[in-house]
Amino acid sequence: MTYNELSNQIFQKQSYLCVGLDTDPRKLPHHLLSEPDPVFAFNRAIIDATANLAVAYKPNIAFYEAQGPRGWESLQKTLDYIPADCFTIADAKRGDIGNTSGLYARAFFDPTAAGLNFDSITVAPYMGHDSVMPFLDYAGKWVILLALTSNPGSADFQRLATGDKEELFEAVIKRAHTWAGPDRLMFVVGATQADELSRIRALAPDSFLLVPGVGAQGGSLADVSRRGLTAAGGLLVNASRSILYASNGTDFADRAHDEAKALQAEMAEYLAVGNRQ
Ligand SMILES: O=c1ccn([C@@H]2O[C@H](COP(=O)(O)O)[C@@H](O)[C@H]2O)c(=O)[nH]1
Repeated sequence: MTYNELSNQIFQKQSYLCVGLDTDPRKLPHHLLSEPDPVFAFNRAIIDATANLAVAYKPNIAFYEAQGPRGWESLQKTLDYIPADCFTIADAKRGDIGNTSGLYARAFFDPTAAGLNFDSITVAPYMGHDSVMPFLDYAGKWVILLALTSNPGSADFQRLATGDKEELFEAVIKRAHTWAGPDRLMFVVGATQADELSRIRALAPDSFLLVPGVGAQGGSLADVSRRGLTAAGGLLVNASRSILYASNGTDFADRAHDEAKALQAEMAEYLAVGNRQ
């Protein structure tokens, strides 16, 4: 999906919601456990309930890897089920020396070589340009680089001073701009870091930002939207647990719909105002 196609989806659906498919088999509603593939049955119901409200889906790969070969099968079926008008994110946080990154890229971007066919992957920037470029070698695919993450430990390294009034996450954003433009590169910024969004927008005015951390982690959609929205939309705000596990009964998909609808309705208001600090 291109930059303009993603932006158009946001304005058509009046939403910049990304539904995180962090599907934990231990949290599935009991009645799904007799399904041949309970994880896929759950994801299919969540996708059916939210597809008109979301512009992106983000399976967190850990939840599937932890299930062994069955997990990869559930992931493949889920990816195939996501509607074509939705952007797909492999939240895998990969990155290694070049030849290894090349194989990670193949695993997530190249269905002709037994890989999956995601639109994008999250990548850790710590190993530098040669760990990131192999992902960018895949035309039309996106890299989403960790910049300022939502967790408390983000301060340990990401906020270290790297220059006069510059912190490491800012150096990452500046350097990454020399690798690819906003049409191929996004940044992860936690919703819990909304105070820093104005600074980040100054460095990356046109980039899409993937913003996890509303819902279960307590980030504010209002603050993120006020500081992060751009004329193209420019945000993908992720919620996982607050949508997936809104209920663990037979009504789980309806409750997931309600949670997603509440976020989408709020997003539509912010898009209408179009405000940005
Ligand atoms: O900084 C980051 C980067 C990634 N994540 C991931 O997003 C979801 C958030 O899940 P919630 O249940 O909505 O809290 C999850 O997959 C994380 O691994 C993040 O939270 N923060």
